[in-house]
Amino acid sequence: MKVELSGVSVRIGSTPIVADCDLTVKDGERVGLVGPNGSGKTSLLRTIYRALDPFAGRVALSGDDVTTLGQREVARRAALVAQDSTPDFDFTVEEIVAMGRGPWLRTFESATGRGDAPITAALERVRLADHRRRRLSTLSGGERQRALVARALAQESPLLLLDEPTNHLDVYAALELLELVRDLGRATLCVLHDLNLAATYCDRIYVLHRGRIVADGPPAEVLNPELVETVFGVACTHLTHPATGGLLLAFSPRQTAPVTALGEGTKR
Ligand SMILES: Nc1ncnc2c1ncn2[C@@H]1O[C@H](COP(=O)(O)OP(=O)(O)OP(=O)(O)O)[C@@H](O)[C@H]1O
Repeated sequence: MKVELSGVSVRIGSTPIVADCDLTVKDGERVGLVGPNGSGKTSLLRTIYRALDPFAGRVALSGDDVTTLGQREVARRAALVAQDSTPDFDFTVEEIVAMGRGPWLRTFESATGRGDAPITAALERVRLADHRRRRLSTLSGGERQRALVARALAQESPLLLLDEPTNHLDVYAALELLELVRDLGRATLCVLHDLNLAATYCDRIYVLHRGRIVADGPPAEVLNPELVETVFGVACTHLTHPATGGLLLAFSPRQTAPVTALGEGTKR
């Protein structure tokens, strides 16, 4: 098991954010985490890489309680592509990807000086080898996101955490990125807003609603019209994709907005 959350609750100050969540990602599994804005997806993800300590429950990374692991060891076991994770400084692609080697280096050791095989391999994997000396600011949104995935790959961790990796990407770049992630074959936990992308690219999906996991299983089962309506407040119809034969969700508006956050009142 690459990650196992048991009874995890998160509070920020005295505000409950997520409650009593159980979640696992096994070897080679691509798991989606979906839920409305503010339902607690990012907060739950943050407990896995120790950016946030649970108020209750346990997070195990490759079998060990994360609270017993130092930050470097956590980074050897889990790599993150965060939401809006473009750095403020305008590094080159190669420099960005080299940062992924940090958890494996001794103090003051240079990632590129030690031999850059993992960096080159990561760049080739995301097809950015020809762009390694380009500044991040000169890349397209899709290329930039692939560079950040390359940084996570250079980290050589068995678990990949992705927080809305297709944000700001056009449909081609979004599909390209998720296909790349699928081809990696690595244990992956991915927060996604697009339910059709989640249905296409995930083996299993967890649905977070008002801070609680309300469903878990194969996409077609979990994303049933009743659940989608309850959680997301839209009417949903299941269709069959005419080209792929896969599940296609069609949405239409509903009258009342759903409740999203744990402890929230009746309005979004
Ligand atoms: N540092 C913080 N201080 C106060 N409240 C916070 C903090 N971080 C998150 N929250 C609150 O916790 C709730 C869950 O936020 P979180 O970002 O985990 O949700 P999310 O499902 O990832 O949302 P989105 O889909 O919009 O990214 C929200 O109501 C948010 O305002």
